[in-house]
Amino acid sequence: MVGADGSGEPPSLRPTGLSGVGWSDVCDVLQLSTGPVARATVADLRVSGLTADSRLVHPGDLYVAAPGATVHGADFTAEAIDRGAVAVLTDPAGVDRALAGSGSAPVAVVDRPRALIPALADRIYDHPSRRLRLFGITGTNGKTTTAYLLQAALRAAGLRVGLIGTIGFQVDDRPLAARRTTVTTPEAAELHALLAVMLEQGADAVVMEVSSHALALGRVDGLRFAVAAFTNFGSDHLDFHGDVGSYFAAKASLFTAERADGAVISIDDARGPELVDRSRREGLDPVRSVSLDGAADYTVRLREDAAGGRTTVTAGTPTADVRFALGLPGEFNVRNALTALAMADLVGVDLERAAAGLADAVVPGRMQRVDLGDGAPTVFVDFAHTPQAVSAVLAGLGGRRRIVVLGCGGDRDPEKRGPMGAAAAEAAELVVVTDDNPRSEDPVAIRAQVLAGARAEAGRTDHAVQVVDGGPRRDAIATALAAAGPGDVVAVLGKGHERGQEVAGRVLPFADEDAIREVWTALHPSAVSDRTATASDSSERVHR
Ligand SMILES: CC(=O)N[C@H]1[C@@H](OP(=O)(O)OP(=O)(O)OC[C@H]2O[C@@H](n3ccc(=O)[nH]c3=O)[C@H](O)[C@@H]2O)O[C@H](CO)[C@@H](O)[C@@H]1O[C@H](C)C(=O)N[C@@H](C)C(=O)N[C@H](CCC(=O)O)C(=O)O
Ligand SMILES: Nc1ncnc2c1ncn2[C@@H]1O[C@H](COP(=O)(O)OP(=O)(O)OP(=O)(O)O)[C@@H](O)[C@H]1O
Ligand SMILES: N[C@H](CCC[C@H](N)C(=O)O)C(=O)O
Repeated sequence: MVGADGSGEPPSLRPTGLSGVGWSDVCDVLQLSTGPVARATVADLRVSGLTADSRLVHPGDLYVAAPGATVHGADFTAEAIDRGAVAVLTDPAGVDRALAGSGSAPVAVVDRPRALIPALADRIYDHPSRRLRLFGITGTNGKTTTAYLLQAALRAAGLRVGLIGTIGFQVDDRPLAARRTTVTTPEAAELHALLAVMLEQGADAVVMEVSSHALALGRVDGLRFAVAAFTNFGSDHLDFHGDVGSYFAAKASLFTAERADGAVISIDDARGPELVDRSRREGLDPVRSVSLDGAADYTVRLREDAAGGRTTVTAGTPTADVRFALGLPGEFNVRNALTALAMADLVGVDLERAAAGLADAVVPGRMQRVDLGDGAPTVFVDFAHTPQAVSAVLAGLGGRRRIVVLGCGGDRDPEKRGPMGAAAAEAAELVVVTDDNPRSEDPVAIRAQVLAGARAEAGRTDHAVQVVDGGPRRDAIATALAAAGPGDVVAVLGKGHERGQEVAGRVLPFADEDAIREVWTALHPSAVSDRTATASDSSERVHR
């Protein structure tokens, strides 16, 4: 199938084995008698899917023409019909425009069409969420990592596991082809279709990242999670939520007895204990706590660090101690692993088997080592894009000298820019400020905000810090690598797994890992040719 953008990938994933529902079923969910349906030739009408995005319509769909923050979906009715939509659902404000574009398709009108999408999708796709064990993970940082760890644990315990999150969709290790947006948690219509696809592919469980946007915009409404988990809370997304209280309230809304059968909450975060209390008041039971160093249901009794960032952990659980190995470096990843282990434990899988699965879990673009060979500095790519994440990554990184390359995304929370610069300066000896995804903003102006935070902190630290404006990303990486000697650590932060850089509405190809290798080759051509003679393909080891 050719995607809406002309690419070879499907615009969104759909189950293949379902026959859809009749119009009377749709009206049932809408609680319409078939009443306000315009031009109704509906007797034989079957609806096989739905979407609120005209660009994602499949033939046989109900197109939900709903208002958004910038435009009204009714403006795209004709496009939806051209792609094969067989019916339209809109609100009173959209009805004239929907009728103008709908041809002979029926148009139903309700006050809040978007709010009905979860119930419609559940019916049209034959209630997929009821037949899957759902695990939802929220928090400012750590959702993707914890999701990968939990997936690995559940698979080791014998389950077939779907994964939905920032990096993409997969069942077990197999990626499901779908044109991706930047969205972490898909819209409700696409999400239910995806669950139905995963069910068709044999999944027993689905591990899902649940963003605060998803909670605020109702993308996970109608789903019931076997376990909901909270990793931490930090500075992000205030551009969308407005203030810290609303941002936290969005995350906390996952922790109710209606949405989840149980919860796992990290109490190392200042907001954790508050969320534990709040969840209990909401009637959630059980609520289990995780902490690296406090009294908690899941904690670390013994931690043994080995070379290369590997760790062996003896974890205390409510029933017995469990020992596991972890390949992901960083103390925060021990916490992520403990959270994943607690989530698996809550549904009663074999804990020893689940724990064994954590050992080889890798997450693309998170604490990912880029091996440049003997004598080179230790180089990491990581997705840290909040002040807390920058601090967490740099804490305990070691090295003779720490060099950080980082910037901040445009059209995203400007409040975090200075603090991210400061977090880098607090822990590093050289901070090279650069561009992330400038999007519609002026990259020089974003860099100035990051630089101001870094320079202010550099004036306060008790160690010497050099802060430089590294310019565009490739140049900044070159500055960092040219300055790095053997024994130094270079952390390139913010873009992790991303393979493009969004500048002024265009996504240009850019991957940190590739740029690092190319720049290193240019700086040290002889070292690299020596290395290719002895190592077959280092990138294979990095990606696994
Ligand atoms: C703030 C936010 O989440 N906005 C989402 C919202 O946009 P909107 O309300 O502005 O919609 P709009 O552009 O006015 O369009 C109105 C309606 O017309 C439809 N439309 C619009 C254009 C068109 O050609 N055809 C069409 O049908 C839209 O699908 C929509 O239903 O509805 C759109 C359609 O569903 C989403 O694409 C859009 O997410 C955009 C892609 C986005 O960037 N979201 C990010 C910020 C996001 O959700 N991030 C979170 C957090 C990640 C993290 O934790 O770091 C995530 O879960 O990824
Ligand atoms: N538990 C944690 N505490 C603090 N920082 C963390 C934690 N886990 C991961 N990080 C840092 O945050 C970065 C992003 O991690 P991850 O992708 O797992 O989070 P996320 O919540 O999925 O982020 P996003 O929502 O933006 O996709 C990591 O690269 C790491 O730097
Ligand atoms: N899901 C996050 C990712 C940010 C990654 C960073 N590279 C940036 O572009 O700011 C967001 O959309 O805010």
